[in-house]
Amino acid sequence: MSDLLANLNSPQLQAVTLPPVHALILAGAGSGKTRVLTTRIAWLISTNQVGPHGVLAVTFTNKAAREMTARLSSLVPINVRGMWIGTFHGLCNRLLRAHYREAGLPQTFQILDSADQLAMVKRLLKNLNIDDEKYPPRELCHFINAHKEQGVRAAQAEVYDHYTQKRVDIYAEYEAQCNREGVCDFAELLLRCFELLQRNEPLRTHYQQRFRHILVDEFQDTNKLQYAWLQLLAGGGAKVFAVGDDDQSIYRFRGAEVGNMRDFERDYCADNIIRLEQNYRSHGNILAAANAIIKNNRERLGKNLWTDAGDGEPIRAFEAYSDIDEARFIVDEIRELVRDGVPATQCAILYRSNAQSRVLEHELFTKGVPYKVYGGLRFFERQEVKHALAYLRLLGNPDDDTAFLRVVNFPTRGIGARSLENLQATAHQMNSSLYNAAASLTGKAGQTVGAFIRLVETLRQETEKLPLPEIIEHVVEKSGLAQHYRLEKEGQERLENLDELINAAATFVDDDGVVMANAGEGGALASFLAHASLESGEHQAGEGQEAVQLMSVHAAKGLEFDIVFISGLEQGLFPHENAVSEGREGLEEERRLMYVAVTRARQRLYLSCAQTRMLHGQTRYCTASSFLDEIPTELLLKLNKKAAAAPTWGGYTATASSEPVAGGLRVGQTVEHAKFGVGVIVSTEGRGADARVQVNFGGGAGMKWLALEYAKLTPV
Ligand SMILES: Nc1ncnc2c1ncn2[C@@H]1O[C@H](COP(=O)(O)OP(=O)(O)OP(=O)(O)O)[C@@H](O)[C@H]1O
Ligand SMILES: [Mg+2]
Repeated sequence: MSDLLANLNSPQLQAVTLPPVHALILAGAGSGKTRVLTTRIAWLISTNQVGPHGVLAVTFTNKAAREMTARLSSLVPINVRGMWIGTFHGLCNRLLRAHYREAGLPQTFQILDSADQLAMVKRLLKNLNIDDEKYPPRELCHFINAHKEQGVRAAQAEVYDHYTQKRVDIYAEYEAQCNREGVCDFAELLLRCFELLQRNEPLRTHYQQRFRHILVDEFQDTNKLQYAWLQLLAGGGAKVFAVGDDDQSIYRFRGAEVGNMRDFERDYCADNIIRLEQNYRSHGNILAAANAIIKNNRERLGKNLWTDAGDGEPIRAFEAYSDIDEARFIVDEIRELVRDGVPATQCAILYRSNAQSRVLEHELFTKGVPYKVYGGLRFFERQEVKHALAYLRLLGNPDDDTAFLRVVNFPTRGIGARSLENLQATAHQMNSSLYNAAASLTGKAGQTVGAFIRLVETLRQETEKLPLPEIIEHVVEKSGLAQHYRLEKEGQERLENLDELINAAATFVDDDGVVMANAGEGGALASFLAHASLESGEHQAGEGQEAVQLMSVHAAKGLEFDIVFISGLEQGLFPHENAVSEGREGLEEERRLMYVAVTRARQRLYLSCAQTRMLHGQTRYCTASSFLDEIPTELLLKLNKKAAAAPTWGGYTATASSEPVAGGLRVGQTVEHAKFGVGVIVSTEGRGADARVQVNFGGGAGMKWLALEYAKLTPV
């Protein structure tokens, strides 16, 4: 026990060993909040104040939940599997699975991810003959989710004009459709769980009595519904231990309310507010940069962070010519670090927007550096994996229209768009699922769709008694998916991913620690599918391998790495233009995000930006982020200060940093083109006959991508 409490400073010790009371730990990044929370669970259990059964802990990501569970099992000799530690979504999913009937859901209910949700909204608009330009589907998804996150159903939504009325009508249709199909979107998991507990007294009492201690990490980012959910569960006298940092509140756009911290003090009469001020994570220069950035925000509860770790290294800043050049720089640095003995897993590349990962991934892949992407296009979101999952979903629940439409004609079975439109109209009239409506189709459509239905029925019968991995293998083969990708020119990787899906199923263990692979029952499939929807990429190929970590700044919250690269520090990207257009509040949120990013680093921090960037199919010309100016220059080491003739930008001067592509040309080189005149190469792509260069010809011709083979550039 004394071991457990060793290495805690005095406010940390105080927090960990508080008697059973409500408490709020308000403290800055890296001050040990998560450590305190985990240690408190261990302390409560090892002093017999509560059993593992009586603890509910909410973390922010699945990765964090796993880390917490691992840490806990090293602290106390208990079986941590089966403990209720997870994200809000994960915990609600678990509760709904256990009580699906009471929640009005089919046993095998599926989870719609955001892409599925968007597809469903589009489909609804079409069925209802609503103009999707007037009612953009993405906005509708946002509208629906925002309402759910406030705990508001369509029937209770406030209507103040005709336009809103229409949107609320669509929301209502969407709810009805989800119920018909037996599917839940992410926000629904929470809302439905909340309503279930609210409505069902015996169930509520059961959980209220069960959970004696509720602990919440990253409390600053809870939204109104999550707050209410916690309050409901704590209603039977449980003690709530919340930890958070107002400076790291980065989910305002999803309805998170920092005000929850103030409400908490009021609602729980929490007299125990403990502040932690010593930072144990980062070296002094990194912390000084973080403090310098965040102090520009006005709306703060105010905290001071200090460290006794020493200044450490300066912060490295690099300005690249292009996104490709930036990626090359980052990957070269990482290769050198790894050569020097830094574990690849201790190197993280962070970006503001998931779209940035493509170029980075490409460079890592080309140079043979193993990497792992968290968030963004996750393993389970890849096309081929989603196709396979859709077949599996149909086995469990034929009414799942989203899954139906995904694979009814994939691989192609000669089912045309017209037939599907007919089918959708019929289903709409009959108020039934597409699967059920298929029986009433006639003619050719009836035949082709009928064959598909028979295929699904056969698959269901054939796999009924099989263990999970074999179900998947069978479905991948017999559905024609495998053959389809075998014939595809670049199908190899997709086939590998399908194999990986089977592997994932073979090693799949559910929340209660049951190895599901051999449980030949419908439950195994359903819980595997739920896992696939909630999982954020941890099962990518190469599990357990040393790999560079790639993720958005949002996904990095709560994590730490020895070496951190923050890429794309450009005006409009980070701070993001959408947020900036909202005025000061938007900018302050971006600044908190920057604060989160900077404080992930333990020893070394790299900040980089590019002069040009391809984003969403367009080349953007960028200026350096204003956040760079907020860092005192004495903390910075500018890595490309020395060069002479290259263009300057935001106080930086660039050098030619990369290897020649072809014909001895390299980034930074001045060249002449017969038509466009003299320019500077800003980035390159491809090799040999495919090599392309991007040249800045200045005011006249501007920026141009040229194929080297044809463009005939002469070095000058
Ligand atoms: N008293 C301590 N002595 C030594 N190391 C500590 C101490 N407290 C925390 N640490 C270490 O400092 C690092 C940061 O701790 P932790 O992740 O708990 O901080 P946090 O406040 O949760 O940060 P964030 O705000 O980023 O979530 C961890 O590596 C942790 O093990
Ligand atoms: Mg933390």
